[in-house]
Parts: sequence; structure tokens; C-alpha cells
Amino acid sequence: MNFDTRWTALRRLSRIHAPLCWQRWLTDRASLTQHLIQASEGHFRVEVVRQGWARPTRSEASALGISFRQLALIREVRLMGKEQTWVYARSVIPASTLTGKERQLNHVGSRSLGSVLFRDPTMKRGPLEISRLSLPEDQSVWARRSKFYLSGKPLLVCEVFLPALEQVNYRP
Ligand SMILES: C=C(O[C@@H]1C=C(C(=O)O)C=C[C@H]1O)C(=O)O
Repeated sequence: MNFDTRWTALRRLSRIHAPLCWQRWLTDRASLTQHLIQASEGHFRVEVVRQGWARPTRSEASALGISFRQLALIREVRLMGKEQTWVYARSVIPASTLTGKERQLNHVGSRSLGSVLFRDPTMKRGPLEISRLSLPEDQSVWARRSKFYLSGKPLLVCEVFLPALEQVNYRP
């Protein structure tokens, strides 16, 4: 999945004409994990695709204010509802964020990153950006990203909403 795409600030959502069925998913600022747990009636799990040190994309590095030459902790997961992949998520955590109590972010494992972020009293969330990612066979999907700050230190979370989620009778 190509995450080096053009992102549009949410305030310009009208310019990207996201279909109504996706707008609530794209714009809700509460924990996506909590919504997926409800939508799946508890049949929710996180499948870690990869987690390790790698270079962020130029767009991610720019969003985080770090050099794209600097390694960051990259975590990619599938968020599974009723054994279907509903969301593909990619989080980029700079080494400078993984200090102090934030070192725990490297040990989330198959728990949801959101369960750590939304429990932290220092957590702040930055503005949402929206994009349309191209997939093979002319498919495309809607995605969003935003920065989270724990103890003032940033990480970038990108969430791609996959077609199977559209069939689910639940909206945030
Ligand atoms: C930020 C959240 O955490 C979710 C869980 C993720 C993970 O476990 O890697 C990544 C992105 C999110 O969709 C959330 O629940 O809102």
C-alpha cells in the first residue's frame, strides 16, 4: 500500500467528496478501536503485519518534523472484525518519542495501540488529514492520518478503511 500520498486537511473535506458512508469513519476523533469493537460485537483483534525500525516516507517524516533519513519505529497492523480485515493501519514513532514511559509503545504487541493512547491522560490528538490511496486493479480506498502526542512527543497514525467495512451495519 503506498502511504506516500497527498493528504488533504479535513477542513477541506468538501473538496475531496468522500462518500457519506465513509465520512463518519474518516472524521470521528474517538478511538477507532472502540468503534470496531462495537461494530464487531466484540469479535475484534489486532494482527501485527510488521513492526520494526525503518525509514519513514518523506510525507511521514515531514509530518513528524524529522529527517526521512532517520529511522523510526514503524508498526503496520490489520484491524480485524469478525475475522475480516476492516482497517489497515500504519503508525510511525520517532526514536525521540520512545523515551521514558513512552518506551511502552514498542511493546504493544497484539493489543491495540489505541488502548494505550486513549488511556494516557497526557494524550493530545492533532488535526485529521484525508487521502485516497490507490490499490491494484484500479481499486482505491479512503484513508486518514493524524498525529498523537504523549507527554508532548509525537507519533503519526494512518488508518486505511477497507471495502469490507462498508458492509458493516455500524457508523461512529
Ligand atoms: C489510534 C488507535 O489505535 C488503533 C490501533 C492501531 C494499532 O494497534 O497499531 C493503529 C491504529 C489505530 O486504528 C485507535 O484505536 O483509535
